[in-house]
Amino acid sequence: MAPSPAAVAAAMPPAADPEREEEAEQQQTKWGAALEGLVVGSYCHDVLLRGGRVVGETLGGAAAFVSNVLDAASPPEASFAVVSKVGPDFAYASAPAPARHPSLLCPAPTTSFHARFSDAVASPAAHAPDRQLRRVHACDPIYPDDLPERRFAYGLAVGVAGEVLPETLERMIRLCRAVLVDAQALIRAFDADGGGGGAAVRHMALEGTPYARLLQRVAFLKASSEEAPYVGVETARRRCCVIVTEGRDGCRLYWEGGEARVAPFPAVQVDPTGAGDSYLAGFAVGLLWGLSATDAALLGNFFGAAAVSQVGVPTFHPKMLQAVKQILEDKAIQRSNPCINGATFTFQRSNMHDELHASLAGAARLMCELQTDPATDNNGADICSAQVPTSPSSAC
Ligand SMILES: Nc1ncnc2c1ncn2[C@@H]1O[C@H](COP(=O)(O)OP(=O)(O)OP(=O)(O)O)[C@@H](O)[C@H]1O
Ligand SMILES: O[C@H]1[C@H](O)[C@@H](O)[C@H](O)[C@@H](O)[C@H]1O
Repeated sequence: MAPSPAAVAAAMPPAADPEREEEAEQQQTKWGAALEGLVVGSYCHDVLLRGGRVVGETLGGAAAFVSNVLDAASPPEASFAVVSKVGPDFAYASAPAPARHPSLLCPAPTTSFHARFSDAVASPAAHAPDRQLRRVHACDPIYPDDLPERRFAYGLAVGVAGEVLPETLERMIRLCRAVLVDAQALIRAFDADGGGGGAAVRHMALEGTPYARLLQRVAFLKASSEEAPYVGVETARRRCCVIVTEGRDGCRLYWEGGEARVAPFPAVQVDPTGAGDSYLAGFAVGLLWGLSATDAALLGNFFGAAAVSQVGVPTFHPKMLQAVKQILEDKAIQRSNPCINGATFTFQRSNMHDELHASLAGAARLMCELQTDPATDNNGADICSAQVPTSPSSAC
């Protein structure tokens, strides 16, 4: 797929100041051809509650969901390192993602969240807030010195509890050719209160945070539709490409001079936790396979749908993964010169976008079938909503 000149967007991240330009040039050679990524954000404990009752206890943290997707679907030549912090109480050290990508151990307890799902019938609005979050423990922040002293092709800033400090994000930007950021790492505030235990999670305006000045050196900023008003899409899109995820409605991309809507995939939702994290990792995977941003967003939607189909960090069926990889092998493009390691990104959809959606929809159907296959143990009911789950045949 050779993008038309009109389809090739401006250099990302923009090298606005000469110092940055010079630095980028010096570093270009050091990045080399290796496709190594850097994931920064801590694993955590998630406790899911409904009607005052614990309905699930799982491994959480965007880094866990992200690692899971990157491990599953990155091209063979790509690898990544994770910088995460947990305490001595961490209960999931032997789960696949933390086992492959261990954390730094701190004396403080592991970050933990209580997610309180409404007992009411789920809202018909696709992007209504689905849960009240409280941060019960916070592990130590991740400091710039915690990051490895080498260059990376790309970085993912995926904090959940304010652990990615502004100076840490700045260091990521220096180390990584392209940085993708989850807005939740930047705009969460934690209001301690006497009752209920822990601190209620709320959002603050990105513009008022020390992260705002770094945006022009970020390649992609992802926000959920709930977070988008705090990000200020119209301002942010002038600095980087902004992606807004819209739950079961898919997502939209906004860049300076253009925007695109990307259609979702069907899913039988059992737990919405980690949809956004898995989306961002799927999107990065799409870029790694050489897709344009709008085409890569299809992979984001695909893995977002996969995440909501299971409780906690999902297990992908090998047949489904094989189908996805085959599609990417067939469709993906300039693997010898992937966009994520180059200086520019193509934003617009390619002429094979619809075909790619159709092929991935086939893999999504396979996922639904495998999920409801009595031979697999993934056929759970929706533990986080009183809504009767959509039947697999009608949802998929
Ligand atoms: N019910 C669903 N059906 C299909 N796809 C979904 C569904 N929910 C989420 N997705 C996919 O996952 C993406 C991210 O979901 P969402 O917008 O809910 O993120 P989020 O609110 O950040 O999630 P979380 O905070 O739970 O990780 C969506 O853009 C969509 O592609
Ligand atoms: O495990 C989850 C997940 O990473 C979500 O994206 C985040 O919003 C929650 O805070 C966390 O508990």
